[in-house]
Amino acid sequence: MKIRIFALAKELGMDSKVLIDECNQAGVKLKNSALASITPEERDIVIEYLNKNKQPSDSPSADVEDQATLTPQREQTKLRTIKAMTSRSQPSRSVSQKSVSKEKNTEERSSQQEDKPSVETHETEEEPETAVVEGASSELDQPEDAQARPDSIQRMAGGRSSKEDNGEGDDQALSRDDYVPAGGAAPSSTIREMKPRGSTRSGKQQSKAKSKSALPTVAAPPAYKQPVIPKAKKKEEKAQKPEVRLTADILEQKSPLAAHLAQHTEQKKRDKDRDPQDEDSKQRRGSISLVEARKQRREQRKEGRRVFAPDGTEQQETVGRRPRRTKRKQDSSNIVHKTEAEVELPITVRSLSEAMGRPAKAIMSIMFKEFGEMVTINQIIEEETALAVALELGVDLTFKRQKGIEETVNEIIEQEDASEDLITRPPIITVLGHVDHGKTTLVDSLRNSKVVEGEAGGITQHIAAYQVEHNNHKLTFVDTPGHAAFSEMRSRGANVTDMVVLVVAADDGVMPQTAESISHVKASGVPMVVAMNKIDLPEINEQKVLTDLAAQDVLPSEWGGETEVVRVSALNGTGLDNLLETLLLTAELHELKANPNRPAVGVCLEGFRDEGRGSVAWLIVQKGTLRIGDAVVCGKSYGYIRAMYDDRDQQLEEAPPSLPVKVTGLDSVPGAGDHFAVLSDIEQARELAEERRHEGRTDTLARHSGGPRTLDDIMGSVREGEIEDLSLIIKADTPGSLEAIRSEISKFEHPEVRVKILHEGVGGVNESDVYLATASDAIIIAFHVVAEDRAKNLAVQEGVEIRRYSIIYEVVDDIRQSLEGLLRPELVQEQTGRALVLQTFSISRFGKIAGCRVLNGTINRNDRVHVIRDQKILNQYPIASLKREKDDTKEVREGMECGILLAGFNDIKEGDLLEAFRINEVKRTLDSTS
Ligand SMILES: Nc1nc2c(ncn2[C@@H]2O[C@H](COP(=O)(O)OP(=O)(O)OP(=O)(O)O)[C@@H](O)[C@H]2O)c(=O)[nH]1
Repeated sequence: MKIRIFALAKELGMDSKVLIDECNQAGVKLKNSALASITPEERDIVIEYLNKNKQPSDSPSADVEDQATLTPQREQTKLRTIKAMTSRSQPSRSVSQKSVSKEKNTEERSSQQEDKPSVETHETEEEPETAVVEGASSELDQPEDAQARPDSIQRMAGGRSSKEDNGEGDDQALSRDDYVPAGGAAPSSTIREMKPRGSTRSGKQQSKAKSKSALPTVAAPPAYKQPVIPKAKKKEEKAQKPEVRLTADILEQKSPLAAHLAQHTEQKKRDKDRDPQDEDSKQRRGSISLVEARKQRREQRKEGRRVFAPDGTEQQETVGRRPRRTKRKQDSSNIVHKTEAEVELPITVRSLSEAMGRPAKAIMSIMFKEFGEMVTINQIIEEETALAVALELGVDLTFKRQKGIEETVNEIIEQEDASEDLITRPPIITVLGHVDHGKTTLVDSLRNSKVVEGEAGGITQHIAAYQVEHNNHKLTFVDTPGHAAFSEMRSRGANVTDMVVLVVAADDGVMPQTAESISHVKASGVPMVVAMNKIDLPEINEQKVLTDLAAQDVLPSEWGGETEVVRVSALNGTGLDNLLETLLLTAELHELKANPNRPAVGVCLEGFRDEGRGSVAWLIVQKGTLRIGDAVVCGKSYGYIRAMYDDRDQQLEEAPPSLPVKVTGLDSVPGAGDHFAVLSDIEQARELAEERRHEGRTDTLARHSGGPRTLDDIMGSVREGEIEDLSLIIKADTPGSLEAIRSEISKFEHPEVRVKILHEGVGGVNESDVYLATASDAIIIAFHVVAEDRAKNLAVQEGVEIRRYSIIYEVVDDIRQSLEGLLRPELVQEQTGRALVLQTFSISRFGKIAGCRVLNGTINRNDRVHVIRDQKILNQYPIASLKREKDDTKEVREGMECGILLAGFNDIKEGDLLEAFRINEVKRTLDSTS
């Protein structure tokens, strides 16, 4: 029966592999497998071999030597733990750790074993369980204890004989711990003591137990390396990869940073390659004194500094000192001294300097000397100041203003059309007159509609417009709530009216409002036709009406005047055709034309909010054609024209010139008198409307352009020659006062100026007077009367001056002064000095300079000069530059020499005579006619 090697190994307490080796050495050839089997005979041979070779000797050291020869040195040869062990606790780490040398240890141990063998046996029996655990642990953790082997071999060798001798049975089995590998005990330093947790055994006890061990001395085991168990890594979050995107510039090192880095690296390289002297000095720097360091620096400076050209190449700077920040010298060769310049608003010292080609310093110096103002180069200066400075420097300065949308729109509105584009358009007629004289009834009769019945209280509440047709000609009528509204519209520049129908009730004659209306019409300068209404009434007085009209300086044509008076009955429709005919004739006479083929412009007559349609505006087209979908700005409103209706609420697609239409689509309700214009871009319209809203303006054109409102203004504005008429509205307490004032004023006669009385009346100053004054740039004279509150407020609002007087001579004096102020001052030339040109110098940048001697008087910088050659005056020129030696001067006196540069004249010659003069303005009086 075959015996398996593993069974035999188990029986012998050996490792199967060890047993196989032993078998092979004993001459029993086996496969290197624990499953190999041998015969019982072979087993006996092996056991005999083992017994023979493992015969216990008296000398432990001899045992060790034998053992070393018996088995080759092997690592990690394991022996299985077999039941109870006799000396399993003997291997002591503490002892082995302390071991100095293998032999020494084994000697000690063997001597101890010899001394106290019984104690050891006794102790191991006391702790059988612990020993098993220890053995099991050691099997798992590490190779067999080095000291276990001698014991097991001893027992194995003693095999059966020891059993027989001691009388102990097979239960005294060997343990794995008893095995010592062939190489001997493992180095103590690498063996870890294994003990259960909470073990109460102290190291002392262990060493004590060890000292009692009777183990034989064995050869030192081969070096054993404790296997390093890699520590379980803490679970960390995966590191984020930074997102780095390299641009093409970076890759190509084109970026400024890359360039800088490249330069820096290059410089570093150079520094490295620098001559060793530098390095020495660097090393020495720490130790040298400050004085020495300064000396070195100076020397280095003398030698020259290393500088880098923009391309990165090194250059040797020849200048010893670090260049100081010097003031940038202007390249004077580029400066052109102009005599005429244009500067954009707002003006700064810099922009003025650049525009005139003069140094900013010169401007600042003039500002300081002339105005006592210290200004900086970027400071904004006023137009007047700039003009004064320019005058001082001999420059004719003009201002360039930037165009805003407002100006662009105004240009569109005011744009004149070519005569060939113009076609005849219907006249726009405004109906004026005293209350209840029948204006609305007349318009109503003309358009055959009963508008009158719908009015609240029978009084016209708002402006509305209608178009009527007569003999294939269209006429547009605008019904106004009165002449004040008419003037108000006019004062806002919304003068849409081509002619006026003045309604005078034949039974009533000219009433105060009729007179006011006449004044307004006269002031507006539009033609007027009188409709003598209510001729159907029995108690009418036509002659009285004509007389009243004549008294108002409205002379009827039947009395040889220019005003047509047409008799009508608005109620019955009598004379209406005649009236329409007269109006058409008048329109024809005035050739009313417009270009329909252009973006529409016109005026808003009225605006209101309709519940269904939103904001609705009554617009009247003056030029062009308004179409649905047009982008419109109207005052502060804007929008696309969504729908269009005529006066009968009929939808329209387009509105030609003079057609009044109701439109929808504007974002808000525009005001009466607001101009509208069609723009190509709704954004432009929106921008302009919002700009107006922001600035609180309605429409620049809607406001009057700002003529003089006060007598002082008139006097101030005289020099510009804008006004030649002094418009007055005179209100007095009595007709006598009016008469007296009129008589005094009429005495002022002058071919250049005159007094124009727009309106005169008895009573306080009312709103109508203010509107008239606003529309006509007139002054209101209130003699012994006051202004109504509303009129006073309106006057303040509109900037109209109401002058109150109680003495008639004061009125006359003020009017005289104002008239004299209107007279343009007389310009008188005053000769200041004469200079002879001795020599001329041509300087390319400036021109020809005349070197002169002043013969008499003085030559001033601001003078103009007559150039006289061969006793003939060539022309007159302003002085561009006046110098004494090399310095600019304001004045050169008789006998002195100077350099004169004339603006606009470069042909000065030696021998020319320069006659300097200044122009003085002499105020004129009404008595002077020159
Ligand atoms: N007999 C007669 N009465 C007329 C005539 N025209 C108007 N009336 C009447 O005069 C009154 C006033 O007429 P309106 O047309 O309202 O007068 P208005 O000038 O428009 O008045 P306001 O709107 O307040 O400015 C009405 O009662 C009309 O009927 C006319 O030709 N003959």
